Amino acid sequence: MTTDRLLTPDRIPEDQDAALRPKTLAEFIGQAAARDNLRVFIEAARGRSEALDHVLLFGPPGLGKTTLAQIIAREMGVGFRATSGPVIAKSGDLAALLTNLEEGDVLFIDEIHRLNPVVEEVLYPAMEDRALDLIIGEGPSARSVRIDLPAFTLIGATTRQGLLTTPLRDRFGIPVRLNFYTVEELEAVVTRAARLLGLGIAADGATEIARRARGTPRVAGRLLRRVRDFANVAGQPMVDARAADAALTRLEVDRLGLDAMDRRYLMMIADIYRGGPVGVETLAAGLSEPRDTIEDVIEPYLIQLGLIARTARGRCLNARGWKHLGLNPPEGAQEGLFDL
Ligand SMILES: Nc1ncnc2c1ncn2[C@@H]1O[C@H](COP(=O)(O)OP(=O)(O)OP(=O)(O)O)[C@@H](O)[C@H]1O
Repeated sequence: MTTDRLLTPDRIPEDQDAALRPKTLAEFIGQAAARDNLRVFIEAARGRSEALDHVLLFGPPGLGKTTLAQIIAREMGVGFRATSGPVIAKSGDLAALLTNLEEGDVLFIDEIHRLNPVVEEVLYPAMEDRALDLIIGEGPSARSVRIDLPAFTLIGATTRQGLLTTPLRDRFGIPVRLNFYTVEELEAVVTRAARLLGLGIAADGATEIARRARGTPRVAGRLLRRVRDFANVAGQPMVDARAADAALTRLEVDRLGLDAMDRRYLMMIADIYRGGPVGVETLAAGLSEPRDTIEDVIEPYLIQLGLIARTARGRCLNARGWKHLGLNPPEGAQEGLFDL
């Protein structure tokens, strides 16, 4: 296991621990605005005995989009089917999924921005009119047949709302943005997960993990598991701040929650491009990482911390970014936006 892998919000099998997933809106920690709005929309739809309007969940990976989609289905008291954009290769695959839905069901499409455009066309009438337009036959004898679908709720998930085509985005009645979690919210996530894992954790231990979890519950859960490994092997019954700090330092997760890849990214802008601006493609090539990983995984958190800025001319290191690297910013380096 590398440290890069430890902090990536990409899903790995141990994250799928169903026991840890909150099952109701009340159990879901943080995202208060999203939660409160969803509670109203769910109650209203249930009151009218209708399917919930289509929901688009967007935000960086690991913030609980899949978890929230499952909760919505459960709170609506309907079935849940999950798939993802790249998996639906042909319109026929989507047609099969849609025709197998029961009245009111939730169809969850993760990475919905990666749908093939031909498949996406099939989705429009399905979302708008709850109908499928199928072409039967070929050439001059081809004809279109319309099949009615049960009332269903499509829940799409994507890392950035802007990745969707406008016609698709416009068909979601309920857009929900998920934001990075605060340290207090992540403390609650860590404490809850520790309780479910049967691990003793002191309040300062939970704070230490929360502070270094990149605002992301999935990362918090993963750090907690690794800290638990160190505590188990050391025979410590209780994880406190010292134990958490020692474990996370060994894993090269620094006090802001940055890992080796984040530091390489910052160092590249500082060292080679004298603080920027530098284009994302250049950084992606230099780091041998796909551009998507840079934009969806690495940068959002560094921007949130005020270490870098995304400008029209490229990425720049803020004064705070220089400081975090232990370097002096050159004259005129951008000021960060947030106080740490
Ligand atoms: N708001 C939350 N409150 C409590 N626990 C949470 C919350 N969000 C996520 N978790 C916990 O974090 C774990 C990892 O999150 P998970 O990987 O399920 O996120 P996700 O829903 O797949 O994220 P996304 O779909 O946004 O990438 C979950 O199993 C759950 O235990």
